[in-house]
Amino acid sequence: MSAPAEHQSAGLTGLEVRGVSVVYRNGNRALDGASFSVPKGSITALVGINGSGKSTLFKSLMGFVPLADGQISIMGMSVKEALGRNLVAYVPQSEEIDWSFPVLVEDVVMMGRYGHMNFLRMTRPQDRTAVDQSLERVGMQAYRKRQIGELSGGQKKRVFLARALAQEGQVILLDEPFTGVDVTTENQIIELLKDLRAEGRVMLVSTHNLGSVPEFCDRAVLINRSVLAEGPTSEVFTQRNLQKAFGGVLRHFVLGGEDLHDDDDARQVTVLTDDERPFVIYGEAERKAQMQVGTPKGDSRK
Ligand SMILES: Nc1ncnc2c1ncn2[C@@H]1O[C@H](COP(=O)(O)OP(=O)(O)OP(=O)(O)O)[C@@H](O)[C@H]1O
Repeated sequence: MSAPAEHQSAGLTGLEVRGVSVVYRNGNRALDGASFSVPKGSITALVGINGSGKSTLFKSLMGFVPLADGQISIMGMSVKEALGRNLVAYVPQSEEIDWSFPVLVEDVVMMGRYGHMNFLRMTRPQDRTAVDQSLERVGMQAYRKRQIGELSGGQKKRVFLARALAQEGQVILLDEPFTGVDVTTENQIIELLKDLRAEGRVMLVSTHNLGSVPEFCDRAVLINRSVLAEGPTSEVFTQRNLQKAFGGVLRHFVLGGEDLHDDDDARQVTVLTDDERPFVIYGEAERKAQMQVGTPKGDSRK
């Protein structure tokens, strides 16, 4: 385990995942020698097909599953130590939550404070202040007395983000934060994540919204059991890499020639999507000239 002095010298690395393998009890090797790093003050997209190991990676960062091999360091500490210091906050996939459980919005956010309380969980003024400020920050103050199950998909996401803020997590893991969320809420969440990045926090965001990634993620990790590519989004998010990560799952449309131009302009529009917001590339074939964020056909979200 790292000594406190080493935390200071850990410098700019937020997450360091080295050769991590996870084998489930049924023998399924969900991660196989995965390695990547995420600097502090950055937003990293975690992108891959269904079953590629994204949730398993989150579980290993949360200490929920044991590593068969490899090491993880979080802000220069072991997973256990980082969790013990409340540094890691998790915003789960909506499907993982039992929405029929009767609990008020403000109580969900207060759960983020549990790690800061003593074992009797008596709330102190600073806990209530943290809850107020977090709800304010995600624009959900007006809903604090509502049952969580009575909110829309986007509002629920914002409440869980508020819980992560109340926890004062320095590393925020977001599992599919845009699924079931309208474009306005998605933009609000992206703005909040950018503010958190400016504060030096680390965010790892799994998403199928390929088109949004270049918009707000400075880095990307493409995964399929092991890491296929990692680094700055501008270098990683290429047609070749995305096809490697998604194989036949990716829908691929190319518009060019007289479908697009009334002269002999050689540039094409390439649209890559795994059915959420598509990733659009405009330029000559095999040469990435310009990347744009596309608008989905009829905004077809899951
Ligand atoms: N508890 C478990 N026991 C055995 N195998 C599991 C378990 N959980 C997940 N797996 C398997 O491990 C692999 C990775 O699953 P994981 O949930 O990490 O994928 P994912 O990338 O998050 O997928 P999705 O995009 O669908 O959420 C899959 O083959 C899955 O079937």
